[in-house]
Amino acid sequence: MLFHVRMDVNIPDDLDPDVRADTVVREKAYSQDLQRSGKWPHIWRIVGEYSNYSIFDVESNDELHMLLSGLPLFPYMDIKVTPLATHPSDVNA
Ligand SMILES: O=C(O)C[C@H]1C=CC(=O)O1
Repeated sequence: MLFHVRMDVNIPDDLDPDVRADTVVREKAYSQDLQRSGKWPHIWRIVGEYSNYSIFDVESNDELHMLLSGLPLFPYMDIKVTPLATHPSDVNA
């Protein structure tokens, strides 16, 4: 199942700088592990924003929720999920 996910990151200004740095490092490792596994095949930065557009390829809504809620930055994110279906005009489908 494919999902389009928008993540907007809003880290509080008063978060301890060491906690912030550690969380961002852990976020990168978590994200890259999922990318290598094939569960998170695409990620793009949204120009001018601390946000990304991503594609997830998972087995279920529950799996996606588990993966997203495990993001180290999850407490500081607004996340919008859009389920994707095959377009009838897609020449690659
Ligand atoms: O920077 C972001 O967009 C937030 C998050 C998603 C992957 C990652 O490494 O950080």
